[in-house]
Amino acid sequence: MIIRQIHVTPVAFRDPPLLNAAGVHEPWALRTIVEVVTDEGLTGLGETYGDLDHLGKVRECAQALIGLDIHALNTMYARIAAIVGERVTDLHGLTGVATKEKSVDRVFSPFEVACLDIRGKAAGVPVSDLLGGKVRDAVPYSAYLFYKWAGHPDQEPDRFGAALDEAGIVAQTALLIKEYGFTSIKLKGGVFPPDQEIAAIRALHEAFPDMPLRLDPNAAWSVETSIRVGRELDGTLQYLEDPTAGIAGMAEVAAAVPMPLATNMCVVTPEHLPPAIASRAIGVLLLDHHYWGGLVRSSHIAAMCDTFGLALSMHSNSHLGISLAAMTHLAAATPNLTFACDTHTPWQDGQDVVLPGALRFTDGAVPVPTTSGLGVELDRDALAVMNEQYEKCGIVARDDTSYMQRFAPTFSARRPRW
Ligand SMILES: O=C([O-])C(=O)C[C@H](O)[C@@H](O)C(=O)[O-]
Ligand SMILES: [Mg+2]
Repeated sequence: MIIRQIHVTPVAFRDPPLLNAAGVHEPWALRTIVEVVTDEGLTGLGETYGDLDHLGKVRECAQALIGLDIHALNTMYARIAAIVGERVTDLHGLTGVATKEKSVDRVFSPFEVACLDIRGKAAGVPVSDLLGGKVRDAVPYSAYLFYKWAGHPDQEPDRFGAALDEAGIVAQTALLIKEYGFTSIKLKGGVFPPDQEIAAIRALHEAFPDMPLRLDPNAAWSVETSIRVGRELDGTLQYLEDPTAGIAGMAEVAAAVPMPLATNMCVVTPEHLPPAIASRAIGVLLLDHHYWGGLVRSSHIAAMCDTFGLALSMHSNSHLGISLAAMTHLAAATPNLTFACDTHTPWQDGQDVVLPGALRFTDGAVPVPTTSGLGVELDRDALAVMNEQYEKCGIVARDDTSYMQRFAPTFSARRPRW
């Protein structure tokens, strides 16, 4: 099965003004859709970030993979590593530091996912079977709450409305649970002073007493603040995610707070695992196949977490249905997935590049597709529309901070902030 063509298409879709420690989401979120086509006419799909530097590397690497067998993933990885060269950084910094290896893993990921999609189609089995077989029929996701403005400043309010205090956050949760049936909740913090976010967690605990809760301020707090908040939230959180920056800081906090710490910021590439495990900095790793080198490499990391007693959940960024399908297959075939995964799906609000029907939420979980490959099919009309949106939207890299500073010129994304 020889790769004959690879199509790389950047897309943009509408994104609400979601607040985080880096600033606020711009009106358009970017992704890149990768289609790998074989000599036998099979097509596989992958999805990755849309930032221009990354897109450039994906395009360059696509050229270098023509003629390769889709099973030759080690050769594919080596070719990509030779091209990526330097590390590619994000402007928002919400997924930790960039390293050379992480940059290679990020570029490799959509090609690997597309090759697994093809292998599944050729063998007539779902991708979860290629990852060891599913151990659950549906993958639970959490309600991912964000403080948000009612709408983008120059636009009409969106249907989610404002969420700038406890009442707004509780109302947002009720809406997401009503529409998706979620059974656990994550609040994106690092937006308001910690006492306000403590109040929001308490309000959620009171309104939804049976729901596991998590809070993620994306390292907006100092070690001291993290310890104070962690202690004040004793008994309310399933885990506290990235309260502070770096493995050393997280280890100090972990030793002093009652709940486990989770991360998608201080452990983001294999070389971070040994020091984090040795210093007991984290109890939960949030896997993300988009920067852990695709699905098979993520499975290996999951096995390592099992060996070293780390619990597992999954991180997400704004994404479309190809990513949701890939995450669902990986989570389905990961026996030690401990907690419901994150997803931004509700915020994409029905926009997608895949045809409807393959993925749905039932009681907060996505039933694992049982058809061959990823189980999703590209909607070519939607792809064309979203590519046109990309061309017109004027955004080439996610920059939550500059967008926030247009409306709040003194805003600083400096961390720790509190
Ligand atoms: O868990 C996380 O850190 C994230 O989900 C990172 C994302 O970029 C999130 O902060 C967002 O969408 O603003
Ligand atoms: Mg996080």
